[in-house]
Amino acid sequence: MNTKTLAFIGGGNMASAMINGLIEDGTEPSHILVAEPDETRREQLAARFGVHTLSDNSEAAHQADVLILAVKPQALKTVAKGLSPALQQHTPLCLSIAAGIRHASLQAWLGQDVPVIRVMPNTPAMLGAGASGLYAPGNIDAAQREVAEHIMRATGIAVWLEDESLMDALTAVSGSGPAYFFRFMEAMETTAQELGLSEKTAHLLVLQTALGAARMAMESTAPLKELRSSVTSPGGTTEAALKVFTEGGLAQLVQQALTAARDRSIELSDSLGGDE
Ligand SMILES: NC(=O)C1=CN([C@@H]2O[C@H](COP(=O)(O)OP(=O)(O)OC[C@H]3O[C@@H](n4cnc5c(N)ncnc54)[C@H](OP(=O)(O)O)[C@@H]3O)[C@@H](O)[C@H]2O)C=CC1
Ligand SMILES: O=C(O)[C@@H]1CCC=N1
Repeated sequence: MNTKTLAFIGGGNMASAMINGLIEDGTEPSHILVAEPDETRREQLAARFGVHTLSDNSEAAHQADVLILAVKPQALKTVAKGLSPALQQHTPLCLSIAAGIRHASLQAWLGQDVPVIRVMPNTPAMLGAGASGLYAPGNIDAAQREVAEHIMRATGIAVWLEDESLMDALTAVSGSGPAYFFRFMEAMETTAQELGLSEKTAHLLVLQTALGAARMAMESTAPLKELRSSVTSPGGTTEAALKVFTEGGLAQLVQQALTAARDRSIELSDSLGGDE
């Protein structure tokens, strides 16, 4: 259980997912602050989670042991530079969850003496089923790493990357990944209805099948290929479907899609980074 005061800067989708996961894991809502400019959103967050909300980012920083930067990458430079004076007076550990914003940029914007760790979570964090990547440079000590890892492990699994450039790949795989599975499930659901199943039945069957397949993959030591093979009877129905995927270039399409996400992360770094 987390006992530090965590302050989120930005109370949007990913912050809400993390807050939900942290509270489910036992973090007291009184240990969570959210700085968010939109009043309606502040009211929603307070009502849903019982967390303290405020509109002043610097005030949140003053009260924080750990500050989690959860605004869009496009807003981060202004937000980070705005926080910098407050961080010179009181210096919490800062975690940035923004896609593509490099550590050197964060360090320059927040202040050279501020401890900063990059984290890439994903939305299943809300259920404690998240997958997070973390990157910290050499000036971050073991105790600070432990704090960051402890927070992220409260929302799921956490892996450290030694090479910051791999954050772009990790973002493409697990950060964005839930959306790919939702898209695939959407397509299955639509087709199931076209093939005559009711909306409700199609939805239920697709979701339960996705859950069952993911659980089998998690709980089995067999490689994915073997699990696939165990469903695929020679000359049967699965083989007929998989043949269509192969002939349609599924593997290449997945490769292109993940590479596009990785490249977009690099583009964000190049276009939104910079040290001024
Ligand atoms: N969504 C996801 O699955 C994931 C997102 N991320 C990263 O998380 C970050 C947030 O993404 P997401 O939650 O999807 O985006 P959202 O737009 O849902 O959340 C961002 C929040 O920040 C608020 N905000 C805007 N300006 C400020 C400011 N000056 N000070 C404080 N808060 C501000 C926004 O308010 P308003 O709407 O009023 O502008 C909004 O509520 C991004 O950097 C993204 O790369 C990382 C992993 C996964
Ligand atoms: O789409 C995005 O840019 C963010 C980062 C990973 C998931 N959502």
